[in-house]
Amino acid sequence: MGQSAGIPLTDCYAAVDIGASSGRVVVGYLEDGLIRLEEVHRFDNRQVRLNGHDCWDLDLLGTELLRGLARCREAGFAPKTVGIDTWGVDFVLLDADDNLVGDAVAYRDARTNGMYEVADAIMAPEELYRHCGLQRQPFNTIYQLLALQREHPEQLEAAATFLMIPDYLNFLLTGQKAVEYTNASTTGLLNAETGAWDETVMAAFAIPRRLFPNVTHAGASLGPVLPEVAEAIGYEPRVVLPATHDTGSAYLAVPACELPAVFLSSGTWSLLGVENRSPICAEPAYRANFTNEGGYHFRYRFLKNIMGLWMIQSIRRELNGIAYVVDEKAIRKGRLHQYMRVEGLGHEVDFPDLIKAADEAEAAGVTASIVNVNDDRFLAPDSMIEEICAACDESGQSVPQTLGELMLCVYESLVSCYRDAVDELASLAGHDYASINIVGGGCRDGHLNRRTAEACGIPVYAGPVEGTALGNLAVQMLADGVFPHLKAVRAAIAESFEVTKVEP
Ligand SMILES: C[C@H](O)[C@H](O)[C@@H](O)C(=O)CO
Repeated sequence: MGQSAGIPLTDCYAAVDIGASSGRVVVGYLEDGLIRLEEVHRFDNRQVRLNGHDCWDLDLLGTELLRGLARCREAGFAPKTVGIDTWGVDFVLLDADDNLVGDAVAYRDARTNGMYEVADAIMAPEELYRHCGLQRQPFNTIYQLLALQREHPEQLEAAATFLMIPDYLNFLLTGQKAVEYTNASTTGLLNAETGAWDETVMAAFAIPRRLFPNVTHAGASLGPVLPEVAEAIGYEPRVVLPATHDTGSAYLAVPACELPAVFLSSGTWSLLGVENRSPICAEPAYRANFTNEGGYHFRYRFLKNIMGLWMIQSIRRELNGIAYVVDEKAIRKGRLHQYMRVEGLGHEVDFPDLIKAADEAEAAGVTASIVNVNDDRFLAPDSMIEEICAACDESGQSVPQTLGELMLCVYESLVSCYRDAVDELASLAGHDYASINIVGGGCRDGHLNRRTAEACGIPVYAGPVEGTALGNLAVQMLADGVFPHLKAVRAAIAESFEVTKVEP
């Protein structure tokens, strides 16, 4: 739609939305009061094995970022502003000359094994939670930094600046170094109440405060892209900070039908929770292991990170013999899983094939075994299929023998975790919830939507699919004065996109 007599549409915005498995560039604009989206670029993200660790491929990310922004122009758009969001917790270090120090180690890498013990000897986890309000997960930035202190203290010595992944991509575009608040809140180093770096925590863990630029907020402009970037992409947008943590962007796009609503951002992770106006760092929230991630304009996402579609994505990759980490010599190398080979498909196993297998097993009356999807054993197993089967075996349940039984086990395990999390939310809040609002790619999974509604006993509202990119665009539009406040953007999102109701 962007082109009109060869003149690009400039009243538009570009969201660069990069997840652990794929990235996309989506242009958004307003037409007759409705928000329109056009995806102009998509690429597969990947990890590479470097210096003994699973790392993000920063060259790939930088190349695809520029390629995606150039594609906007080719599609007839010259966005006014660009915003980047990615997954949380991961970071890079730059030296005094702004060169990278070390690699961008990815959060599923095993380097944080044993770091709970190291951290707990310094500060009790409940005390850390009182400061930062973050769900305890092995990959939280604080544990990654402790691992780095032990393995490569010289890198911390040599470093001058800590930037998270979207901050680093913003730096490549503009030369500006800023750490954005929503993603910074996934580090375990930010004080949940004040929203500033927690110097008590940093001092206790000997993490040098000097590395951390002061926190900048969503909506701020980092200025125009560098001249060489403008030349490469064919226009000169400004870079505006969205909620750079993808979950922060996704929650902004939730239309919140039937209040009080539970939000679920469904992708590689299932991020299930509610939006609050203040953090909850008290004992019951700590015990239930809920997180208080920082949101747009001092909102807090009180949520639980649930293993999510990662398990299904891993099964699919494994069945197709696709490596997750790119390195011929890596131990964790994808292979065609003979045991559950899907015969006669004539194409690679795709998500609809997996959903169909689950549907058929359900129709055949299979009783699903249930595993704890949040067990760390499922974070980065050599074989997801074997790990699930082993967990069933160890807990004395029947071990899945067919793909259908395996898929039914994953679905049943996921939705029982959703149900527990919704129950915990209700008991912490002292009231029930009326609906679950699912955004993100996972809301296309009809099997999961139906089982979620059944397990939780409340309606599911599924959509919009492009939650994260939409939330990213929402902040850019707010920053440009297209909408007066978040409530107005959410109303426009509800008007513009299809949301499907699934009754329990
Ligand atoms: C590490 C996870 O990716 C992070 O906690 C999660 O919130 C996310 O970013 C999902 O994409």
